[in-house]
This record gives sequence, C-alpha cells and structure tokens, in this order.
Amino acid sequence: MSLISIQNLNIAYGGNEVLRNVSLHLDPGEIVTIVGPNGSGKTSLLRAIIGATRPVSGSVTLKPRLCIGYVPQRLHIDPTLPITVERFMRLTQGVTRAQCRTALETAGVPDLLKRQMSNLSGGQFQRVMLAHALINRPEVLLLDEATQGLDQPGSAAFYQQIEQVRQDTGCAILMISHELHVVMSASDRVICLNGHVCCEGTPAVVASAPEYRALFGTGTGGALALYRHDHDHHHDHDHHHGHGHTSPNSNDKTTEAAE
Ligand SMILES: Nc1ncnc2c1ncn2[C@@H]1O[C@H](COP(=O)(O)OP(=O)(O)OP(=O)(O)O)[C@@H](O)[C@H]1O
Repeated sequence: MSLISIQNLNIAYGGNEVLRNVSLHLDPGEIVTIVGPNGSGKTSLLRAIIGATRPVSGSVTLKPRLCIGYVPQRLHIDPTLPITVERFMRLTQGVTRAQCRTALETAGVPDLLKRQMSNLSGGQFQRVMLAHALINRPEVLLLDEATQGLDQPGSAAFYQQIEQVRQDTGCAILMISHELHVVMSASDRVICLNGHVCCEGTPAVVASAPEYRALFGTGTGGALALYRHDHDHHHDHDHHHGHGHTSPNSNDKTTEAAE
C-alpha cells in the first residue's frame, strides 16, 4: 500500500487554478523528487498532503496513522535569541535528551547538542532541522527546498546524508525542489510539476558526463545528477515553464542526461 496517494487533485485560490488533475503516489522507502519552477504549485501540493489546504476536487489518501517528518525551507531564528540545539529540539513536549541524541546521530551531527542555534553553519542548521523531523521516527520525510542557501558541495553532502537516513531508517522521502536541472541522484523518481504533472521518470546518474563534471566537478560523490525532461506538449498561458526544453523529439517522459 502507498504511504501517500494523490488522485486527480485540483487546487484553486479564488478561482485561480494552481494544480490541475495531479495524481502521484509515494511508496515505502522511496525517494521521490518533485521539481517545478517558482509558482508551479509545489508548496500547495505539500500543504494538501499535510491537510493545510483543501482541494477543490480530488483526494489525498494517507496510510492510516502515517507519521510525517517535515523539514522546512528555511526557518529563521532571531540571532539574538540564545537557544541551544537541545532546547530547540525539546521544544516539543515529551522529547528526551536520548531521543535528541539519536536523531542528531541519524542526521550526521552527533556533537551539536550543546551548540547555539545561531552559531551553526547553513549545512549544520539544516541537519538539525533534519534531526528535528526525525525525532518521532517518521515513515515519510517531507523536504521543502531543504538545500536552499547551501552551496553545491553543501547540497551534495546534505543529499548524501538523506540517502544515509533512508538506509538507516527505511523511511520514504518526498523532496521538493525548484532546481530543474540538478536533483539528488538517489531519487527513485523525479516528477516535474508545472500546474500539472509535466513529466516523470528516473534521473540519470551522470557523474562521468562532461557536462556534469563541468558543472559540479568531481567532489560531490555522485550525490547530484542532471535531470533533463523532454515533452512535446504546449502549456497554456497560466503555466509557463521557467526553463528551456532540451529536445523536441520525445513524448512526455524523462530522458537520460548525456553520457
Ligand atoms: N493562500 C493563497 N492564496 C492565493 N494564492 C495563492 C496562495 N498560495 C499560493 N498561491 C498562488 O498559487 C500559485 C502556486 O503557489 P505555490 O506556493 O504552491 O507554488 P510553488 O511552486 O511552491 O512556488 P515557489 O517555488 O515560488 O515557492 C502562485 O501563483 C501563488 O501566488
């Protein structure tokens, strides 16, 4: 049974259609990346999954008692507010120090418990957010542009950590990104959203491709992959693509990046 199953979802704000006929599913242990330009409805989809937005029609079905961990885009903490990692993680009632330690270990930052949140680097901060999302041992992790603000090696390292988390905990991961051409190479599926599901498929792992090396060097440990999507349909005026199509010669599907 899928953990999350979305059928023919339509979302509109005051008559303005944002998502049209979107269907997708997330199965246990899968890593699925949703890419789409700004304004393509990614956050609306995420809000529909957590029940914060009511669809016009269609359905979102979650496995009964599904535990979801959420890693937000960027949480702003006032730098003048003194708060340690431990206190931040224990703001939720009932969380023990042992649970914090375990979650920080799983997130790859076992030594940060006593550190001030305001002194963490961007990558450390996002790992603490990851640890925070892991505390209740979720079956699904939702990541909303979780590598925004990190540089490329930082993003690659974060993606490697996510992969490790899947290995350690077996949880499924639904990742949202506005980066159209670079995705986590461990993604089992990539879904391109642009008001509707534009195309989907597996990302190509192209660590040896010249384009890949030119863009990212070889220091990313294969954590990033180029993703190229080709399709032959046109979009209406409301849903412009923010990217150029790379090839006009195929139907709706993901193609491998150059080898
Ligand atoms: N509560 C709301 N009321 C009215 N319009 C909204 C609301 N939330 C989002 N929208 C509009 O819906 C469209 C899709 O927004 P959404 O935030 O889902 O896209 P997104 O893909 O997450 O964008 P971004 O990458 O910029 O975060 C946008 O045009 C946005 O202005």
